[in-house]
Amino acid sequence: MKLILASGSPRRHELLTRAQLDFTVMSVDIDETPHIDEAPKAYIERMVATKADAAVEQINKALNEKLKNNQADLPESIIILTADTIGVLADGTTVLVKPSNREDAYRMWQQMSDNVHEVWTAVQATHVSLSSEKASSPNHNPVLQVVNQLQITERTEVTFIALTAEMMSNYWDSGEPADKAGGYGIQGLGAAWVSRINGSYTNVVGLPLAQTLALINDMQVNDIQVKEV
Ligand SMILES: Cc1cn([C@H]2C[C@H](O)[C@@H](COP(=O)(O)OP(=O)(O)OP(=O)(O)O)O2)c(=O)[nH]c1=O
Repeated sequence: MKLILASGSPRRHELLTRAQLDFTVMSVDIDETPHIDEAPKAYIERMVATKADAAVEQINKALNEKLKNNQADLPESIIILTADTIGVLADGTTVLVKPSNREDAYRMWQQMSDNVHEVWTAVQATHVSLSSEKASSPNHNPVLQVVNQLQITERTEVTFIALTAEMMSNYWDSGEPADKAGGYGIQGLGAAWVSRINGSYTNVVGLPLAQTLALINDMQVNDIQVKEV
C-alpha cells in the first residue's frame, strides 16, 4: 500500500512528516475559484473531491506510461490524501481563500480585525486500487479505480487583534500572506495577529494531523500503520 499526499503545500508536507509515515508527494493544479454564493461546506467538499479526481487522473496517466513500457512495479493499492483550507467569517457564509492581491488581502483583514473567524480544513482520503482485469486489457486504460473515499472537515475558531493600516501594509510586504487562505500564516509572522484559538492548531496551518491519522485508520487499510508516538 502506497500513501500519496496530493498537495503542493509545504506546510502539509511538513505536518504529515511529523507522523513518521512513509508517503510520497505530488502536486495537483485545479481551479479553486468559489462559485457565486457557494456555501463554505459545499465549496470545501468540492475542492478536496476535485483535487482527488485530478490526482487519480494524473496517477492513471503515469501508470499507463509504465504499462506501455512494460514496467512491472505497479502499486496494487494507493491511498491519496487531499486537503483544502479556507477562512469563514463570523456571518458563517463568507469564504476567505488566498488573496488575489494587496487590496483583496486588506479587504479580508478589515473584516477579520478585532473579530472572530473560523478556519476550516477538509481532508479526503481516497483508496484506489489496480484493476487487474483492465490492466491486462489491450488498451490499458484506465488502470486505477476508486474503492472507497472518506472526507472530514475540521473547524477552528481564531480571534484577531485590532489591525492598523500600518500592520497590514508591513505584513503584505513580508510576502507571507499571498499563498495562504485568509491571507495569513499562524505558523509565521501572522501569529502576532492571533490573540486566541479554540480548536486544532494544525488544522489552521492546513492539515488537522490527529484527525487525518484517524481518517487513514478509518479506511481500514491494515498495512499503513499509524505509529503511536
Ligand atoms: C489560515 C492559514 C492557512 N495556511 C495555508 C494552508 C494552505 O496551504 C493554504 C490554503 O490553500 P489550499 O488551497 O488549501 O492549499 P494549497 O493551494 O496551498 O495546496 P494544495 O491545494 O496543493 O494542497 O493556506 C497556512 O499556511 N497558515 C494559516 O494560518
